[in-house]
Amino acid sequence: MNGTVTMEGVSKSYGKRNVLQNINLTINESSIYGLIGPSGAGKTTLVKMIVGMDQPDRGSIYVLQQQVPNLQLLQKIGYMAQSDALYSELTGKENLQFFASLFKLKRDEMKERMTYVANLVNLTEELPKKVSAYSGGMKRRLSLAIALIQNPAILILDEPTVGIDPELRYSIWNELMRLKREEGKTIIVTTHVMDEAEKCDCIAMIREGSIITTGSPQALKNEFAAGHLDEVFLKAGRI
Ligand SMILES: Nc1ncnc2c1ncn2[C@@H]1O[C@H](COP(=O)(O)OP(=O)(O)OP(=O)(O)O)[C@@H](O)[C@H]1O
Repeated sequence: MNGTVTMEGVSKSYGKRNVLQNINLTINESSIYGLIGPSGAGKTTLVKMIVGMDQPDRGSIYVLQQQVPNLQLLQKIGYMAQSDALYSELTGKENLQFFASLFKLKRDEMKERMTYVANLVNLTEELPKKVSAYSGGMKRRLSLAIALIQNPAILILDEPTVGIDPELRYSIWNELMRLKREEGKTIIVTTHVMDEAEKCDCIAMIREGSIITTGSPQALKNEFAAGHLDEVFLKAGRI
């Protein structure tokens, strides 16, 4: 069992609906792994199971060689959900402080991390404001800052750049690539934006709860003789 995250034969149903079917994947350390697929494909369900928020009906999940769920893993995983889980009556700073306090950070480290994450998402000026006064994009940025607060080894981001303007999206992606390269982070991103998929080291294309193909963007384009990942998705889905 190699890899930072491994899924073996994972299936999940809600009632009669099979949401994930026999998912097998290995996500390597210090890489950006994209889960790509249309709305309803099962991406959120998949990442929630890696975080330990939901359990598979069948199969096993390992994170850092430990079987999920495991409370000790929570310190090592930063999770940004699709819908923002923020306290709207608190300020941005108070939200950051609250989430930071859930982790074992020393006082100086907490301060340092708060400055770093706020700066990263370009929210430093807005931190004294109540979250109820934030725009949708600002809430996404604060959620991303919170996912990074405890300096986790693994970062799981569910549609991180929805509602974020192109300039900030660009700088967030640059930072994700730096975190991988210089700090060895493992980053898992869900998206349906193919331009973002292009930036991943490896992607899994998911359709109706199954992985239809995996590989690096370039290898997939070669394999399917496709100019663009959209075309790969269409061709892989026909097999
Ligand atoms: N708790 C739940 N109870 C019942 N059905 C669920 C639940 N969570 C997800 N589903 C269903 O599972 C399927 C996959 O949902 P999921 O949110 O994982 O997809 P997704 O690929 O993340 O889509 P999106 O990009 O729109 O978020 C959908 O049909 C959804 O309605």
